[in-house]
Amino acid sequence: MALQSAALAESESGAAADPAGEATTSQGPARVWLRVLRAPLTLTGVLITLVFLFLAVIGPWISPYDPSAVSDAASAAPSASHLLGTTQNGQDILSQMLYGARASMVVGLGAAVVTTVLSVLVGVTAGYVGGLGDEALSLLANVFLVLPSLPLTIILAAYLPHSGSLGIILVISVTGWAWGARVLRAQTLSLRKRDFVEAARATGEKTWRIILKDILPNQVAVIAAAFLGTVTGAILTQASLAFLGLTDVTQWSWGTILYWAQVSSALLTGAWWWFVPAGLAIAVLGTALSLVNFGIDEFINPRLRQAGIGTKKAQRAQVVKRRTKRVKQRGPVVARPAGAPFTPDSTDVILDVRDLKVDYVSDGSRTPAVSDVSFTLRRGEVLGIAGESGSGKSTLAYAITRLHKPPAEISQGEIVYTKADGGTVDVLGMDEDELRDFRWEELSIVFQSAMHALNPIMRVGEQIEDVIIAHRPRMTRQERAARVVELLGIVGIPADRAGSYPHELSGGMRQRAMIAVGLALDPEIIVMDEPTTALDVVIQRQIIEKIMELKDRLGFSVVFITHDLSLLIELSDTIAVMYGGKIVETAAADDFYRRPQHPYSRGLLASFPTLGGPKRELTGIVGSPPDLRRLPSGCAFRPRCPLAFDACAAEIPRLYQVTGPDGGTSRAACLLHAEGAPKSAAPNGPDATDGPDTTTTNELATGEMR
Ligand SMILES: Nc1ncnc2c1ncn2[C@@H]1O[C@H](COP(=O)(O)OP(=O)(O)OP(=O)(O)O)[C@@H](O)[C@H]1O
Repeated sequence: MALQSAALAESESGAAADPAGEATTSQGPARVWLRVLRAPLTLTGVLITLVFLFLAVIGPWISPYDPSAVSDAASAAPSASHLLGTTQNGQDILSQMLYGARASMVVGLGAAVVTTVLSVLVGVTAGYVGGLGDEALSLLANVFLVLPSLPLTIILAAYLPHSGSLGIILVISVTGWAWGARVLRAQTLSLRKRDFVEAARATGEKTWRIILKDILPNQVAVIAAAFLGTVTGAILTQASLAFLGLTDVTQWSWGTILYWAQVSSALLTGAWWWFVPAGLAIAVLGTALSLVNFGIDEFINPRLRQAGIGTKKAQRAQVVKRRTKRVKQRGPVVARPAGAPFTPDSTDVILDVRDLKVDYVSDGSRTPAVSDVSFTLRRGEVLGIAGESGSGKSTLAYAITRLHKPPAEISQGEIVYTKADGGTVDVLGMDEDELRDFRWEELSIVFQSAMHALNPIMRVGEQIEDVIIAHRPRMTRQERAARVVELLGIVGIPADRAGSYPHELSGGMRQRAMIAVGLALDPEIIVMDEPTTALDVVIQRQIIEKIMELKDRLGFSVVFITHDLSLLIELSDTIAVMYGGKIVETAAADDFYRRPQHPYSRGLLASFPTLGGPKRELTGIVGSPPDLRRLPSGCAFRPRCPLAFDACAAEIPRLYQVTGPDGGTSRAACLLHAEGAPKSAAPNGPDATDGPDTTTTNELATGEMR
């Protein structure tokens, strides 16, 4: 299932995963920190770290005693006069802890700063400059990596016993920078090939600006993780060296406290108060820094934050409100024979979507990406979904396949799938196992980015077989191999290509291979979200023709999304037009083309060249799609609509049924079709065969309104 999960992950993101997640650099630093701190665990980590930092700063001033001063109260357990007890010589352990906090923090932070600076300088420079510079710096890092760091640390520390904190910082930094440098080099190598870095280079930006603005912000999570990890590591290393007597044991640190406890046999004499506080301080500070680290990581990489939600919680988050699960047997339905042409009067509904609402929920606000969407898909039908970018088409596709991920949330609606035997299934009520069977067996998905979803190190045939193994475990190896050959043949890939790796195939072949994966289990529905956008028009047409030929042969239904309206009209039986998250018009493709009933549909059609007939001017639609978070009152299309009138600001139009002169019916969400609409502005069409007329006439000539 490597392929499937890769395909899903890819489709979710719509892009290859970032090496370091997506740095959310567009937000102000104050907001960034507020969001980081909002996570309770991160906040706990930050608070604990701040307490330790505060104690490190003020420790020597609030220390009740001189930490080295001896007294008569030898080996005293914690009491009111010595809150953490005393050592064998009567020294106050609380005072030693407070002085030690400063020394340990100085070593931790100092080593982290020096190590991180060295790692960033070497790693980013090597990765970005490449060539000889990279080779020299990589060699240097590799030499330091193969040096055994523990003995080296011990030897260096032994030679610098009285150099104090600075010596320890140098020892830790010299032995620890190479790992970070290697990771950052690899990240930089990957980032420098990314389009946004190439674009910055093409615009002539200076190298140092590209590194500071484009490379480093995308590595913040890695750098932060390395920094905080080094703080903890340095405090532990310092404690270990001190414990072994390899540092100046007269300088108070948590490590020297442990050293003196050990040489005085505190463990044997039961003087637990001598070593427990220092050990606890190191453990608690390490945990706190790790919590901060996780918080930064999750914030910097929003995908990680979503992935961090447990499966059950994620499921709850994805479908927050659904009706009672409904699985009822409708009585036997005579399955539509494969290859039988779809007829517009068909009532054999396979997918029934009712009042679907999908919101993106973030920072307490909701973006209603899909609102009150209802449609039916019939067996063998091709439903084309049209609309400008941002109108909610992909969100709808993800929601009906239940592939949407937080922050997307289905807050209302019902999706009912009717099986070939007539039984109906509530798609929103399915659990993970049911979904797993539903997807690919009943409904498969081909997304825009699917052609990048093939695993580069697996042969294409193996990847198709993977899906079969997961869903048909009883199939023998020979049966699977035969099925792979059959599938490749169906999509027009020669059988001997089963042994090819994805990079050995053209883009069109890779996309066909993904379609073969989609067909592997004979699904009843295929959802295609811009499946050929990345391909040139010739290959695009070949693939689309293949899909349509297969549809006619195998009898599946298709939900097809593309920006290419001409293609959509040509291929679809029915068109649904989305605007501002709603369906604003549905009609048979031919009716839609000849008599668009919504002013938006007319605008869309006027933006495309006609399929035939005389040349005409492409007018397009003025203005931009609405911000879904701040939709205008009434009809969302009103600000751009040349036919808007007063009532459009007050009422959100429902879908009105409109019957054309030849009896064809459309449904349009426009008040011009409501009773009492002004006759001065009518969205009529010419009912001509030469494509839509974009002019406005003064009569509602297109059909009667109901
Ligand atoms: N992860 C997200 N978080 C918040 N809002 C999102 C997210 N993904 C999409 N949106 C918003 O949801 C709306 C619908 O987006 P969607 O991708 O479904 O539109 P679309 O019609 O498929 O666009 P396109 O044709 O460009 O793919 C847009 O306003 C978009 O900004």
